[in-house]
Amino acid sequence: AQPSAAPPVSAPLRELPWGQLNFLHTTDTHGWHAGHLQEPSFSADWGDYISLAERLHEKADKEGVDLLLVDTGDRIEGNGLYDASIPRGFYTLKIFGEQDVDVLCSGNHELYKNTSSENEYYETVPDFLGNYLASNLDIIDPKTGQQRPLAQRFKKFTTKNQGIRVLAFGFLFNFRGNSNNTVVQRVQETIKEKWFQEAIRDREVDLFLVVGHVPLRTQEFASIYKAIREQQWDVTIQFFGGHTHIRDYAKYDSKAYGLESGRYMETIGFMSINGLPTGGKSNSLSIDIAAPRAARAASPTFSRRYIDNNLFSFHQHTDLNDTTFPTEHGRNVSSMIALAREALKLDKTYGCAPRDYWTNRAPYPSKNSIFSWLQDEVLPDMVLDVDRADVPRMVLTNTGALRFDIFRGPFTVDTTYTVSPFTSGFRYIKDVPFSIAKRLLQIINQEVPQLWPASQSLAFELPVRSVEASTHTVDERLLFAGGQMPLGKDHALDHDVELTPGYTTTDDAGSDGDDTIHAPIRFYRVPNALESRIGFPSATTEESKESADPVSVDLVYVDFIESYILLALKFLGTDYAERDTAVYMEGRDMTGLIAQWVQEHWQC
Ligand SMILES: Nc1ccn([C@@H]2O[C@H](COP(=O)(O)O)[C@@H](O)[C@H]2O)c(=O)n1
Repeated sequence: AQPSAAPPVSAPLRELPWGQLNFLHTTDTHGWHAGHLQEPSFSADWGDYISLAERLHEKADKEGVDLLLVDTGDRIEGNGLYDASIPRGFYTLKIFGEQDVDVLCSGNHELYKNTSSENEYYETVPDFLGNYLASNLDIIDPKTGQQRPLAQRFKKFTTKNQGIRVLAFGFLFNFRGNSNNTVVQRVQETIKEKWFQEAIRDREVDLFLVVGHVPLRTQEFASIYKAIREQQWDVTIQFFGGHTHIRDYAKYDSKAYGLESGRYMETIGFMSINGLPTGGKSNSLSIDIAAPRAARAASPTFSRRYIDNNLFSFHQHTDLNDTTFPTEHGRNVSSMIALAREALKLDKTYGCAPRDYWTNRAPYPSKNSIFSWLQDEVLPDMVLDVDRADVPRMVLTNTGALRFDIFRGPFTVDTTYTVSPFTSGFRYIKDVPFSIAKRLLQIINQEVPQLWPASQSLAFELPVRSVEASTHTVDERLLFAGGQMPLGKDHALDHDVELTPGYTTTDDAGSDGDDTIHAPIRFYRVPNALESRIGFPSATTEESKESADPVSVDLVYVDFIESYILLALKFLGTDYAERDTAVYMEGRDMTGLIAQWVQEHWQC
């Protein structure tokens, strides 16, 4: 872990359900390769994950079973370790490349900018040559101008110990927000292609492995599942998904399951399958983990675990300790991360937050909502273009622009990027009638279906993030519970200990998936967008409010949502188009505004 990371807290744990074939899964790590320095549950770093993988490989080899590592994309954008370097990703690409990942694919974030998809093409794909899969993703080669697959479309391999023949694909959901140097083919089209149709007819396969930056319960995965099942009704299929930042486990049929392993290096997913045929080895060293061999061939069994990313969990799952757990390689990568964080001055403090501000753990609006803070304090203080200073303005931003919580205490360079990693600037349309402008937010948040045909839905690009509505209310006493607690199997099962708050996931296999037994946390949904009204004439009474409304306003918005703003304006019967828009506050972006606001308002 990083030197300044919060030490992990002991907690009752569920064991890893080892099988014949085992997987470790990361997804949507978004540059959090240093781990969460302020959160004990997630404070392990990528170096610790390397040690974990190496220790579990040792165990797998000893027992003659297999272990594969999978990553399903969105490795970038969302943390100073990635976003603060020039060029972006200067350190994280190398840090990520230290892990021995068997199958990986791209997420949508790798494709927002030409530079980031070129990083994939020139660095990550070669680093993981043969393992990086791009089943429905092409790039325009910067040198030749030719469109070509970002990486190979699929791969076939045989596992080392068990001899399981695996055929793997790597997909991205039907993403449309990519820059102009990549081409994402709709999954439903890709599966009609000759290469795919031939691949799924291969009879020499024991397991289809579909990794994707795709949520588990989507048309994309449903189409791939159906296409494979049409050709092979009983071959086992294992999906690994991502994008929605949740822990999830889906059953498609008795031989097809999917796992999604959260976000931001909070979760290492563990998945195991027993009862797979081992066609790649005639006299395979088949370990009978759970069932007699004959029965295994007929019906595989599946298990999953969501490991909290901290050293307490890692030590327990490897039966090792502080001294025996870390490998030399793991330690070296932790040092690489520490040096990178130092070079980037990520711990430099801009100010100190007086309390916690939550993205989804407080209702919006409320005093603990990060969105209320942005709307009521930051934007009104900061959004002003000197050339338009006297004009009242309405500022709209997508809530997705703010990515993570602020914890009470030091607000650092790193925090700036965990909260607001994007480089989007502001644009505006001048002198929009207030009668029109005031209706926009409602339209964007209600997603009027006629306005957003399926392919253009905001829900697609601006999903409700990271939220699985919970019916539980968190016990406030437990919110900051820390310190040691008694540990033991009996305690764990009886819940006879004070539990730390954390993920309490319910999925298709029930509610015993999390490795750490936690007290539940309540998550709240937030709207797609919010609005600040700034420089409006002040009204003294309720009655005078309406007459004080301005006739027209400058309609200011973060540039990421321009196309939605223009669509919504069309829906309202206007004919505003791109030609009517212009830059507002040249050279400024949300990240910079937040950093400046914190420096000016939150002294330590
Ligand atoms: N320049 C950008 C890019 C993305 N966003 C927000 O992020 C969302 C996508 O992130 P996922 O981790 O969910 O893939 C996107 O829907 C936007 O909300 C942004 O604000 N600016």
